[in-house]
Formats: sequence, structure tokens, C-alpha cells
Amino acid sequence: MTETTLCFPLRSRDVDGGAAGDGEPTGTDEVLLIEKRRGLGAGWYNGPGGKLEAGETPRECAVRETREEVGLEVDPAALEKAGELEFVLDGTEHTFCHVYRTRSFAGEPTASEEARPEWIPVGEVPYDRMWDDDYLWLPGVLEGRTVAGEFRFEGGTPLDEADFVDHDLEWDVDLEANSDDRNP
Ligand SMILES: Nc1[nH]c(=O)nc2c1ncn2[C@H]1C[C@H](O)[C@@H](COP(=O)(O)OP(=O)(O)OP(=O)(O)O)O1
Repeated sequence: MTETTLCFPLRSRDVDGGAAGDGEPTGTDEVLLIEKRRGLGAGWYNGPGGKLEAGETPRECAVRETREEVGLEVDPAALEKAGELEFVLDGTEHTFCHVYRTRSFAGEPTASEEARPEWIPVGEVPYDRMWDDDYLWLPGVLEGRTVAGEFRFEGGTPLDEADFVDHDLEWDVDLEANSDDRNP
């Protein structure tokens, strides 16, 4: 079983979305996604993230992976735990993933060998170019909800070539209370 993280940086963007020429600004949220260039899920969009290193907490991992993949400096204390997802392959737990979101970061996203970053309006997330399970949980996470889920795949390794067969989801769970991954 591999322990991993995903981090979804969010920003508000003011656009003039009001009726013709009324000048009223309306906010549109954008999420920083990456087009992953290698590893599991290469070629698909996801949040920055990856595997925990020895001795690292999930929160530390999310900060490090976001820095390494897109050069964004995320404030660990402001990372909000948004999800705990279990990916099961052929009846065996394959990956446990800690999901975070944040509005607190510094720097400009830049491409690396692992990832090409892109700010995308939350209503335009390309679910057809992501893992098959993402459309089930990511919209709620981007709206500010918390989720615990189990997603079952079948068909042998690698996980990103297996078939997504079914899932269980629980919304608005108290993740900080259940987890050993608390704010530092
Ligand atoms: N079904 C799924 N849906 C999803 O959205 N993300 C998934 C997923 N299964 C795995 N992931 C993500 C979680 C994690 O961020 C990433 C793990 O991929 P890898 O094992 O390739 O790690 P990376 O190569 O990115 O990490 P490092 O090797 O530590 O840099 O894939």
C-alpha cells in the first residue's frame, strides 16, 4: 500500500460577469491543476502530489510535492484537509491518498519535468482527461466539502490501466479529528 497526497490550490479571480455593461464584478474560483508528465496517471490532469517519503507527514508531503512539481510555496498550517481516498485494486488496498486544498501560497506556478501547471475555472475542470473517479469527489472538494471514499478498480497493475468498477463515498466527514495528520 502506498500513501500519497494531492493538493488543490485555489484562487479567486474577479471577472465582469454581470449583465451587459453593469460593471458589477463577480468572483470565479480557479484551481491549479497539473498535466502529469510521468508516473501513475501520466498524460492526465490532477492536483500536484505524490508519494510520502520516509519520516514525512502527509501535510509535509503535500507541501514538498507542490514545490517540486510546480514551484509553488504552500503554507502548511493553512492546508485544509479535504479528503481521504482509498484506491483498491483487485480487492487489495493499493493507494491511500490524503487530499488538501489551500488558498494560501506564494510564487507563480512553473512547469517541471513532472508537471505542466494550469489555472482552470472550477466549472471547467476537464474530468474527461482525469482519473475515472475524480468527477465523483473533486467537485465537492472544490466547493469546500470534506469526503472519505473507497474506489475499486479491477484488471491488474498498473492502476491507471485497470477498470474503475465501483465506489463508496461519505461527505462532510470530520477528517481532522480522525486523522493523525493535524496542523503542525
Ligand atoms: N484513482 C486516482 N485518482 C486520483 O485522482 N489520483 C490518483 C488516483 N490513484 C493515484 N492517484 C494519485 C495520487 C498521487 O498524487 C499520485 C501518485 O502517483 P505516483 O505514484 O506516480 O507518484 P508520483 O510519481 O507523482 O510521486 P513521486 O514519485 O513521489 O514524485 O497519483
